[in-house]
Amino acid sequence: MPASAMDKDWLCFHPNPSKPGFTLPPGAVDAHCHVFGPGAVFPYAPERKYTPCDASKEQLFALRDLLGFERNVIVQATCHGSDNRALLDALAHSNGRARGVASVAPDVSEAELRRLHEAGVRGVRFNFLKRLADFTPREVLMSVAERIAPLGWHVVVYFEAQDLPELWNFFTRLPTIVVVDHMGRPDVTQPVDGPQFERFVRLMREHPNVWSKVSCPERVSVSGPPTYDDVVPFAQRLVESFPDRVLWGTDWPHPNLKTHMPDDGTLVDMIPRIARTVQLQQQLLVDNPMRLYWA
Ligand SMILES: O=C(O)/C=C(\CC(=O)C(=O)O)C(=O)O
Repeated sequence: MPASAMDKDWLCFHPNPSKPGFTLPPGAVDAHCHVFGPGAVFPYAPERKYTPCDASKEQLFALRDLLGFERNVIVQATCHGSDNRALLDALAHSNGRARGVASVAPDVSEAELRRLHEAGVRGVRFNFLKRLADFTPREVLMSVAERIAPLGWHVVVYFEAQDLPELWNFFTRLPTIVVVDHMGRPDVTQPVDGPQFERFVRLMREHPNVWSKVSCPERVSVSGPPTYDDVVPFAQRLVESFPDRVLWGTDWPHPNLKTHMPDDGTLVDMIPRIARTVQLQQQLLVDNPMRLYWA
């Protein structure tokens, strides 16, 4: 198989997303998106679990402008492993309008961390989904976290709700801000005040350094597009309980979706349903991401 032949069942991002009806506040940040390749320039990692369609920085920046965002936070995806070249290239061409969350090898040098910082990286991502990443011992991850803490960086964690009990002690020992991807992937067929989501809310309540992205209705929903109604109460609860610790992102180009590909304009139109006041929208889209990534 050629290095960058995309998976046979891969769904590519929406070719023609709609312009949202909701007008984003000035300075809004898409705080979770990716770039993929292009594979011919930035080859995918040999250890990857999937091969996506290419999704370039130019396409990401065009989407940013169409939707009305001013800035992006580009998150390293597992298909590039700890080779951050595609991410750094996107940051370098963003005119200061993008920051990054990288993946780093456990033995990353101080000089490399410094270089990443200067390029606009402000965090590292630890991925706990078995379908996406091989197991790394917790003490190895902890030592990475201890090394990035003095830079003022944070740790982004991606896991599924059923794994939180086992990860709890690790997460609560991390010495940085901890940003959880996609609300900790709740099972939205369970009640929003049921034990599973209650555990996640308790994590945030008891640990003021834990933040959450209220992102990815298209991945979490069972009721499905275009309105993803079943996800709304979960996102609403986090936004209203922790208004200064939530972030929102498109998750473009939506890797590994199997049932459908969302229209990114429709995703933006969900924002006023989950952040129901102008003040909450300002915090979610502007104040919180600016404090975390551009301070
Ligand atoms: O884009 C996301 O946030 C979610 C992903 C991909 C991912 O995290 C990765 O490849 O690193 C997923 O659930 O497959």
